[in-house]
Amino acid sequence: MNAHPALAARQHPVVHVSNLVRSFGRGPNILDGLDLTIRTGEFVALLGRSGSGKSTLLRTLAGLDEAPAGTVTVPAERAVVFQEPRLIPWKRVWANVALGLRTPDARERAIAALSEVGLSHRLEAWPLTLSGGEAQRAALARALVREPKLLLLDEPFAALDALTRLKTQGLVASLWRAHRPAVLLVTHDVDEALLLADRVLVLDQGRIGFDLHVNLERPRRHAQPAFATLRSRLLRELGVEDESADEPGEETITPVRPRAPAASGVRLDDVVWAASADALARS
Ligand SMILES: Nc1ncnc2c1ncn2[C@@H]1O[C@H](COP(=O)(O)OP(=O)(O)OP(=O)(O)O)[C@@H](O)[C@H]1O
Repeated sequence: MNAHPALAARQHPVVHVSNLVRSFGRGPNILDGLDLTIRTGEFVALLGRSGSGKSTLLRTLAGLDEAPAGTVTVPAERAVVFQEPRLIPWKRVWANVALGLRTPDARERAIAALSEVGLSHRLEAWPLTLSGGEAQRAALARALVREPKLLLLDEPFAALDALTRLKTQGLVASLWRAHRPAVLLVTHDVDEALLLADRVLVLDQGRIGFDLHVNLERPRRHAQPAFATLRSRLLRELGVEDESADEPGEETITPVRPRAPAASGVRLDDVVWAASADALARS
């Protein structure tokens, strides 16, 4: 008997990178024989020390950077959201989202995407009149409208204030649940990675040095002991002491192996909102 089509689709690799090597000029290899597979619909977070090559990898997958050596297979339908929204200031918000769409219904598609991110009331606004959070939601709409199979997020929450960051994380989680692109999220935030992703990778010395399947119950909360254990484990991988945590118990650490994403019933936006409640209660 064949596997359920949805399950089979999710097991299919949407990104396949083999032996990727990247250096700049005569400098050392930033990416040095990197291998990576991301499956359809999988939400993957990428951590690593500053300068470890996270953005270089993301830019390579986005097609914004050449890959001098190695094999990179990515879908044509991919979109990137950066830390800053990168909206064109002389085009209205809807026109920014519709930019590059070649179909006659481009405006309608842009309006629908803006509605999904809660910006129906700002369609005709100029980008410079948007708040930081609104502008980043417009950037998400611009990515979403392309119906990407791969969504590349390069620290998309980093420039937002704490509360807007939590809300925007919740939005990304619900968009992911609704559209199911594969996601690669570059972040410095271990908690964000553990709240959102089903796999957390650590980039180290040009390769994926650590690959953690996050098998925490949902909704996830910072206060969960297992959450703290995984946080400590990741911080150790990153070479950072976690002074807030007790010594982790090895029994709750997941074996590090690539695998398919969690079942489709998972409500990641609930996860993030639970986290928001945690964070607000602590603030
Ligand atoms: N265009 C470039 N020319 C020269 N060096 C570059 C270029 N782009 C990146 N680098 C270098 O490659 C290394 C990796 O940079 P990258 O931005 O990928 O790291 P990162 O892990 O994303 O860092 P951060 O977390 O600080 O954003 C750094 O040493 C950086 O200076």
